[in-house]
Amino acid sequence: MTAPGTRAGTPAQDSDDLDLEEALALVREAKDDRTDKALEDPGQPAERHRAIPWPQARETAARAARSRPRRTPVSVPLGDALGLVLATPLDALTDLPSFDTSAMDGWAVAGPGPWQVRGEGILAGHDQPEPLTDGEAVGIATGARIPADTTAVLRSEHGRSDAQGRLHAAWDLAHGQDIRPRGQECRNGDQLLPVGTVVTPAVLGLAAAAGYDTVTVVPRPQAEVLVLGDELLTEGLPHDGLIRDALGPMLPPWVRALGAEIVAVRRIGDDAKALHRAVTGSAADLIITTGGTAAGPRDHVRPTLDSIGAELLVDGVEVRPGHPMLLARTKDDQHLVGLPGNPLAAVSGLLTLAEPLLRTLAAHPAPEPYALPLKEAVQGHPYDTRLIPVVLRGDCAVPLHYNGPAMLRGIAAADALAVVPPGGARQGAETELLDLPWAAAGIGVCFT
Ligand SMILES: Nc1nc2c(c(=O)[nH]1)N[C@H]1C(S)=C(S)[C@@H](COP(=O)(O)OP(=O)(O)OC[C@H]3O[C@@H](n4cnc5c(N)ncnc54)[C@H](O)[C@@H]3O)O[C@H]1N2
Ligand code: MOO
Repeated sequence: MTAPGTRAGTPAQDSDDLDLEEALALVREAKDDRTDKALEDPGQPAERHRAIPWPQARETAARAARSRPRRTPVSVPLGDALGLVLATPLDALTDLPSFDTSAMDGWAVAGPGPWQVRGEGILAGHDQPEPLTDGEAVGIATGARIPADTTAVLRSEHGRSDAQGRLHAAWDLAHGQDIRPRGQECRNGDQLLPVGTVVTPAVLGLAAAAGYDTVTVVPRPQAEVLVLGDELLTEGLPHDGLIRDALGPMLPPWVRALGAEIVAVRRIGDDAKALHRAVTGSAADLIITTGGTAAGPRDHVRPTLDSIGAELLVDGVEVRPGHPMLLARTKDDQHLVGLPGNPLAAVSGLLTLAEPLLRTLAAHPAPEPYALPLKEAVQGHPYDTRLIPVVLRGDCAVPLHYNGPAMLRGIAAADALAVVPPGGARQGAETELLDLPWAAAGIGVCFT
């Protein structure tokens, strides 16, 4: 799965490989942090002090979604329900099967053979056939209704006709053989699936079989993406200090894969007033901003949240990349996740804050945590968690290069992100993994 040139698991060799630069940056930052912490430097950005550990940030995001007013369940056509969660139990609206059914192509027979075969056979979808009399057989298709007084179905490959046209069985038939009796799978009113079940393709099939045209589900959360930055181009090559917007194309499908509907993607530039208007005018459950989270002259996200009286729930996270990420409650029923502008830092923010929030809003169960041994050691940050793109090979996670905050080359080839705890992880260490939504399910499955 590794793209050519990504060099999973090979040691850094080229001068253009920035892992070394990254590592040095981590050491430098760690030293600075230690100094700052020891001296309680009043000049240190306050954000560092407010940053919370990565696991706590994820829990805070999930809790934030739980504490908002309950979202009213909605009834949606089956075709729109994939990936949503049942808000009422799926109770059978009919017996299944709803009539005694032939499980095989062959003959419905009554009593012991040989049998006299009735002229016209019975096909699936036909009305109730005439009852059989003892010693009589009738041709029958798989799925067709069983005539009254049938004792068994004889498969076509097990019957033969004699010179008089009578039907014989190759061996004894058990009573009821190859008949699916009405209600074998469920009776009308039986609970088939409980509240909280995720609607999969199989659930859609079951719901249809059980008589449903619509299902009652937790509504899909609505998200709006605001892309900040005057330096961003939407087409062509970078030029004159301008760069291509990588997040505008990346975030909407990723957010959809996390179970939300994207109601708008707006390009705001570095315009504080436009950001204010966009945030106050949005009715989405979740606003996601990109860029502008740091403390630069054009970083408008925190000042804007301040000006509208939003409550900052997460104000920096002890994670690399992505530490300036934030989560705010903008209204009773609305949150805002501020993703850093560096593209891999934005992915980190998406998975740290937006994923648990959207998952909880959608009532999706938390994925079972899982871990694999690392194929190679990963240098850690002394205090912060690191998220490192990896490919999964056999029973190992192979760390990828090009994992700097501004780079997407590693994540674009990755199957998962490894959660490297503060201090790092040695070769072979069992390391928690965050799956990427398309790695397991396939791109067509998750982006419907
Ligand atoms: N003095 C400090 N400066 C910075 C700190 C810090 O602690 N002190 N943190 C750095 C870290 S870490 C990050 S991450 C970034 C976060 O920056 P912002 O969220 O304010 O984002 P911007 O400044 O707008 O952009 C950062 C970087 O990313 C590029 N960018 C932005 N949007 C996009 C996009 N849609 N597609 C592609 N690239 C994008 C932007 O051009 C910048 O290069 O702050 C550091 N600074
Ligand atoms: O290190 Mo920043 O949070 O990721 O670019």
